[in-house]
Amino acid sequence: MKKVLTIAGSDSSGGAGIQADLKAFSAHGVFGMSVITAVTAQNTQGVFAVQDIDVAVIDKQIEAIFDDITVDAVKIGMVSRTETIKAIANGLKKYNAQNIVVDPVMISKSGYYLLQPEAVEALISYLLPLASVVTPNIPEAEEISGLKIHSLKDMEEAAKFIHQLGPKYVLLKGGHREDDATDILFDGESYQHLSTPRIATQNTHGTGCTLSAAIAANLARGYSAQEAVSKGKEYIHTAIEHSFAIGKGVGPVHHFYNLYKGAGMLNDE
Ligand SMILES: Nc1ncnc2c1ncn2[C@@H]1O[C@H](COP(=O)(O)OP(=O)(O)OP(=O)(O)O)[C@@H](O)[C@H]1O
Ligand SMILES: Cc1ncc(CO)c(N)n1
Repeated sequence: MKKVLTIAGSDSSGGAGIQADLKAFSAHGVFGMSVITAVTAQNTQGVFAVQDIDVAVIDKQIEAIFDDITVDAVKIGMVSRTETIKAIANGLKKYNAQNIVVDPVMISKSGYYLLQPEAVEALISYLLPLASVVTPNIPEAEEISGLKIHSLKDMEEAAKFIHQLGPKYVLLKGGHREDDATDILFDGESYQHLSTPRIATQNTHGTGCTLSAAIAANLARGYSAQEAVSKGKEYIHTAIEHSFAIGKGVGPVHHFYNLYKGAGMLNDE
């Protein structure tokens, strides 16, 4: 079985972060492992507190995994602060980790800073060069590139800018625009538009985490970056189609729709 690591923050409500990643890994038939960078107290309505994990403990989690187990792909999500970013970059370089997907998580849907503003530079200089695929949403791409994004053409320009910062592929996600959910994949030469109709739902908690975890799982399974991304896009689309309301706010996507469909359970939730 392929083994995939998520390096990310914990979401107590289970819709995003480490919890989303492990669910996506299971649904892809890969073995999920985790390095927890921060613990958040959050739910469908917002983020209420964050406790960063000591850098020494982050180092030890990375060491414990890589000293013992072969890691086929790594997904990086919430990294919180500069020291954490440096520890992750050093650890991944030390063990020559491959198939790294960086989701440059910055601000939660509810507006909470999951990456300290002063750590954006460190994310750019330490993590982007290690990435096989980086998956910014529109506000993150604007922050990284300094460009304003309105149109698909603007997305292409920003993807091109981000590509020269070092990642092999840039997947700029269009979830924050208004029409179809169009993401743009740039490999340094050509742009591929991946488009699905927009689903009318407010339950999109953890969409970005889920997509990047699915891409990492697909890379571990041996798919090319292009295939890993287009399969990931199909996965997130169906997971949003089957998303559901828990709590009073933005509900989570559904990772196990295939299993439930097979068992005739989708309507019993
Ligand atoms: N309502 C929707 N219908 C269909 N696809 C969507 C919808 N919202 C987002 N997507 C898709 O979901 C994926 C994640 O995109 P999005 O831009 O929402 O990520 P994100 O903002 O990083 O998510 P998060 O808030 O979890 O950080 C993309 O492929 C995007 O096109
Ligand atoms: C822990 C965590 N990571 C990522 C996100 C994505 O927005 C979130 N809400 N929480």
